[in-house]
Amino acid sequence: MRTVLKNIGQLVTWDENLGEMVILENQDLVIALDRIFSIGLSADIQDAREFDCSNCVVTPAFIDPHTHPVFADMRRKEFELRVQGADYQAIAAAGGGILNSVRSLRNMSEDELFDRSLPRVKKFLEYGTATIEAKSGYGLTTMDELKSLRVIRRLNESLSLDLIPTFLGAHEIPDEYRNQRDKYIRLITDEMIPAVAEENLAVYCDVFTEKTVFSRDETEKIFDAAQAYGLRLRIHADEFTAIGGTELAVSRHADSADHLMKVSEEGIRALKNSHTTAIILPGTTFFLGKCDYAPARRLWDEGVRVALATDFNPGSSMTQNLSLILTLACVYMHLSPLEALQAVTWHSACSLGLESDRGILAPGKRADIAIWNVRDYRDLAYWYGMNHLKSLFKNGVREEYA
Ligand SMILES: N=CN[C@@H](CCC(=O)O)C(=O)O
Ligand SMILES: [Zn+2]
Repeated sequence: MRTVLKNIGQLVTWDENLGEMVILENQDLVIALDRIFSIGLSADIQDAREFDCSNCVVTPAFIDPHTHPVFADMRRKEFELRVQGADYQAIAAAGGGILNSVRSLRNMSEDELFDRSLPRVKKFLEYGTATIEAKSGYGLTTMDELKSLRVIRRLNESLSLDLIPTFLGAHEIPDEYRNQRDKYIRLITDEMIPAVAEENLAVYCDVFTEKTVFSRDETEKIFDAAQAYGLRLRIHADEFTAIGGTELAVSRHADSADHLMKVSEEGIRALKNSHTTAIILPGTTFFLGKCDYAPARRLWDEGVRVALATDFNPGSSMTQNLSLILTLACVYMHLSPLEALQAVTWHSACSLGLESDRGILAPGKRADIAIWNVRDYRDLAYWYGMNHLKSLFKNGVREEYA
């Protein structure tokens, strides 16, 4: 049986043929199985399930291209310290931060980690997101990284949400290798990556390339191994210091360079006309109480493909709400509401190699569709801090809990 989304007030999507975002009014969208069948003014279809969308905005379901959803415990204490003035990197240098999450995850069984992560990732669906990229990176031993990636696989199998898995063994140097960095890098290249590939547990390999974490040269070594084992590349680049992570991403044909709060002129130049999407995380800048938002407006104007993500994680961005990220991108980075929507649909699909399948509302595309309880698409950013989701269709099926 087909489903018809009737009388859509505003349908907002990237139009591949026109090469621009379009806002269509008073349309019907027909779903057949897990695909969009047609968009237009449909004649009445016999035996179709109808869903009234008058006075609603309909968009492609959101795609969140940067998340860290598999962790054991919250880090509320660090949040409290930060609001009293402690610095995020100082907390990390004192053994907190990522290493705090590493300690708690190592003490948790795979089953318990799965049980903790499940309600967290369900929340993405409740906020209109149907696909997320999901990183490991709080294990930092072969066993604990595999455990995290197996949890991501089980979450993917248990929910309609699609999780695209990323191996992030290079998220931090664990305590036991603090004085033997080379040894840890060899563990990643010679043991972790082959094991991840053997079980086919990840699509991507990511590295936190930062002055206090992994250098450019170390990142290159990890990328060499990742590519040899068929993993595609993403990178945490130029978040706190510009050490050339963005340029490296482009030269290695990475699908994304993420953060970019401190991206250099060379980095911006490299991104232009490149394959690499700039993934901007304004929620992180906001939540860390910083003011140096990444230059998303400039990047966009220079012709760089800009996507937006929550960076959901227990330390630097504790939210699954991409609508809030739209607001931050508009207010602090001066993207227009329409550009911001393009960034969490079409551009994020491109950053994950999913552009032929989703991120757009057009016949033949996957029926991942968000229906919002607002009359104007701008309200998704303007009427902020809210969850305006009315319904989510994932693979053509209406989610029960949305
Ligand atoms: N910057 C590095 N990694 C995460 C933070 C992880 C954490 O604090 O737990 C990020 O993307 O913000
Ligand atoms: Zn991250």
